[in-house]
Amino acid sequence: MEQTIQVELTDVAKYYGMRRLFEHISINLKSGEHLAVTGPNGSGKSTLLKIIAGLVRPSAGTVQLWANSNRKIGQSDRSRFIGLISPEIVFYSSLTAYENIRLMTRAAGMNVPPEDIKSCLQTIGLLDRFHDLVANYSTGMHQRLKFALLLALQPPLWLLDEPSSNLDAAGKQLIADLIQQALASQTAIIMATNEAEEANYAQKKISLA
Ligand SMILES: Nc1ncnc2c1ncn2[C@@H]1O[C@H](COP(=O)(O)OP(=O)(O)OP(=O)(O)O)[C@@H](O)[C@H]1O
Repeated sequence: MEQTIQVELTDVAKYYGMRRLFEHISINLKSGEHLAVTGPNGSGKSTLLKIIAGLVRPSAGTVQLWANSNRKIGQSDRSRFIGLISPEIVFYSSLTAYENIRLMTRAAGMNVPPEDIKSCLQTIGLLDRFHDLVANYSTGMHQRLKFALLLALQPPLWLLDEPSSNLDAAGKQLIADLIQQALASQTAIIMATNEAEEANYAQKKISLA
């Protein structure tokens, strides 16, 4: 991965009407670092990830991203640097896993060779099903496919919202291993999780009340 990234949140707050989700959130995270965001259901973990991704506006505070230490990443450019895994991401059910990855990488302006797409599907344990329609995938297979897409896109910042949801024990271990490998190759990772075990292996933690 050529790009390094730095994420800087300063005094970020989010309100929905009169409801305060969180305030005074400040984060500084660099390539190779791993932050876990914990908190009870409804505390705003997904919302915070969406704010970092530029999909939701903060009520106060700023989110800044820097590439290679000195180039500020503009809002319109952010999607090239960020890979978001979330329950809201859906695939085209009438396409195969392979076709979905090919379509989505092309939409991101990338031309990933077919062997590389298959290699991502193999890493995530879906190679033997890559010609199946996604309509016939289980929920755990959908979750694995999101990681195959992330591996194909190789963004320098991963935003993972409940990355282990719907995964069996082997799937959870696979994701834990992928996260460690990504950190070792200088990916920055911010993960929202309710699972204490998952949060434990992050170097940095913030908890939303
Ligand atoms: N667009 C919106 N308008 C109003 N309220 C919203 C909106 N989006 C989210 N909320 C509310 O914000 C709160 C936080 O939601 P969010 O999904 O960020 O929490 P979470 O910590 O990720 O929860 P969970 O652990 O259940 O996934 C919830 O009460 C939710 O209903």
